[in-house]
Amino acid sequence: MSKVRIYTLAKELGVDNHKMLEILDGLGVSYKSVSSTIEEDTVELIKQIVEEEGAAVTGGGSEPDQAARTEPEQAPVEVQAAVQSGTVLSGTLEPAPGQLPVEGRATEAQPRPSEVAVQEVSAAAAQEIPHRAPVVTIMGHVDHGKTSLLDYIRKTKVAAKEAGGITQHVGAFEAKTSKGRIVFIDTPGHEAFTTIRARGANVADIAIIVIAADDSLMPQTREAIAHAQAAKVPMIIAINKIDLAQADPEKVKTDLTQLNLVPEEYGGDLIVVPVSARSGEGVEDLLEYISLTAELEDLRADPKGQFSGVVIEGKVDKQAGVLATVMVQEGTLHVGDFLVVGENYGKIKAMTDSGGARIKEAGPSTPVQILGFSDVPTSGDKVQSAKNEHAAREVIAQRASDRRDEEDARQRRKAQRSLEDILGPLGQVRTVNLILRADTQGSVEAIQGILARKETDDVKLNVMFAGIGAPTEGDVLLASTAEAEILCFSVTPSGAVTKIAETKGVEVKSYRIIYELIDEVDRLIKGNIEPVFEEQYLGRAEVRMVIRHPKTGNIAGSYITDGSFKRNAKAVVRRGKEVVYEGTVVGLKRFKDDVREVQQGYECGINLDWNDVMEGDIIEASEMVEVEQK
Ligand SMILES: Nc1nc2c(ncn2[C@@H]2O[C@H](COP(=O)(O)OP(=O)(O)OP(=O)(O)O)[C@@H](O)[C@H]2O)c(=O)[nH]1
Repeated sequence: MSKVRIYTLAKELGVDNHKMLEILDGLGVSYKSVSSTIEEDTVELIKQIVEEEGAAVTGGGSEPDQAARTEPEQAPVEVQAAVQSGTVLSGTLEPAPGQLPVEGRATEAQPRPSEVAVQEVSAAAAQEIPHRAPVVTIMGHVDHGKTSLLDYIRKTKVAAKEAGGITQHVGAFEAKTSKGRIVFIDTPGHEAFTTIRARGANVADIAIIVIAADDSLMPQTREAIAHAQAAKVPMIIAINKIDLAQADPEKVKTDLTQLNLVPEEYGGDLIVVPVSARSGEGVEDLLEYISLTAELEDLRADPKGQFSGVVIEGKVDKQAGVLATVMVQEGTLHVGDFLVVGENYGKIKAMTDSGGARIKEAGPSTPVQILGFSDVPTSGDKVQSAKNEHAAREVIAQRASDRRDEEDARQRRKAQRSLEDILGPLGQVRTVNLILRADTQGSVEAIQGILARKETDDVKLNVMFAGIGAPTEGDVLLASTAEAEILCFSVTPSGAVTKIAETKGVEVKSYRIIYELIDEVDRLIKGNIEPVFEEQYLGRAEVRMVIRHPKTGNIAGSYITDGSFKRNAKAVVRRGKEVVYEGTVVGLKRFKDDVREVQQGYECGINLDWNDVMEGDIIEASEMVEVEQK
């Protein structure tokens, strides 16, 4: 009995994939994606339904092709009987009573109410927000053929620029396929993808993971997969270099199952397409799968809506000045528009499409190169439009003020993190995200084996990625977006990676003994990470005179008799045996200068933001110090 893929059947019958899935849902047939296969019985039934619906809705106007019309023996009545008895149809078909209103189908002259509803809803949706082209990123291990694949697609699917000359690299290009436009991000590697994501933007709708058929899964393949999974972007696997004699696509598929990624032909839902970037074999299939996936994702954007976009690449051109490639995500860009990026703005002086042609406007899913920014924007920066220059400036002023507030708030939070901040709302299942790095596959597996037994009902351990070798910048970016901690065994991050981790606030911890690493995991599981602060004595000062200050109030002119005083330290004021005030050192002055700290033996002005300080008072300073926990 031969099986047929859903999308192949849809194509054959001339209906779109969504419609096909609706029919399958109506029949109660389970499937994973449009590339899942269906049994021959079901195929016959669907052909019947499509044929009848065509007749019912259009009065026979919609003509399915030959295959759909040449089944005279498959009379509707027989089909009904078969479905209702449940005896003839096998495999994945589970007729759900009530979901299958086949009665009277053969003689129906009008569409059923449910059909009308479906048609109306989709018509309304299409009217409201139109579909947009998918944006695809290609990731994979070094030398597996990302660039070659992109080059092949560019060469065969991008119309040559009329004016001639070499098209500049702008970080993205648009391919025209029989199924419509597909936009490829061609900034090499997954760095672009993760950098963009690390800045809070998601630009890719679909990730193609390229795996060389002669090399199978390699460390960066696993990384790329982890990134796509973390971004919840659908993945398509392109097994490349199938033209090579030593190519072993089956091994790649088996290796994928070890990552719990099960290719469709093994019963899973992972789309795997064998290709050769050299000969072009399979590339059409790959493009078709991209369109299918995009169709299922139902990607839409409103060209009339408020503009928003993301910077793909920015650079300085010696002649033109600052050039930025921006992906339009919503709305439409026009030459002359004011754009705001971060705390900068610019006016679009000129715009070119990815083929280098001058354009005046650009709608959703269009990468455009923009001339008009004064500073080079960073990839991943979000771009918005403003009505005019004044509005652009206002947005920037607001952003600068928000950023300062956020910085202040972060400082304050650091000082007073509560248990709930760290653990999340109590009583809920908490997930500890981890990225593991170790020197050998054996160590990785050993650690994962131990961790698998550590999960509790309240705490889930999620190893987002486990790899061999030192942690990379990509790991840090993944950790920063997913709030994960990077744990290393017998490997250490390079200086550059440590630096990025510091700026991103990502913890990278290295261990030489597995059980020390496991202890850290235990600590994370217990959530025993709230900092413990201890009050530590700083110093003592004697108030020798009270200085009246018109603005700040009374200042205690003091002499430091012991230790030191620091700005922001806690202060206790004693008068004889009595404590007369407790507060904070809000300011410290040496002569006219504000200072952070004053040592024993020096005179200084101490501002306690308290006006009743008196000569002879003793001020004691202390500070809260975070203590390391065992
Ligand atoms: N035989 C064969 N060779 C290929 C194929 N695709 C790529 N190659 C070769 O594999 C090598 C690496 O290809 P690239 O396209 O540079 O690989 P990449 O993944 O972009 O590599 P990086 O940019 O370095 O990460 C080159 O020598 C290509 O010619 C293919 O389908 N068949």
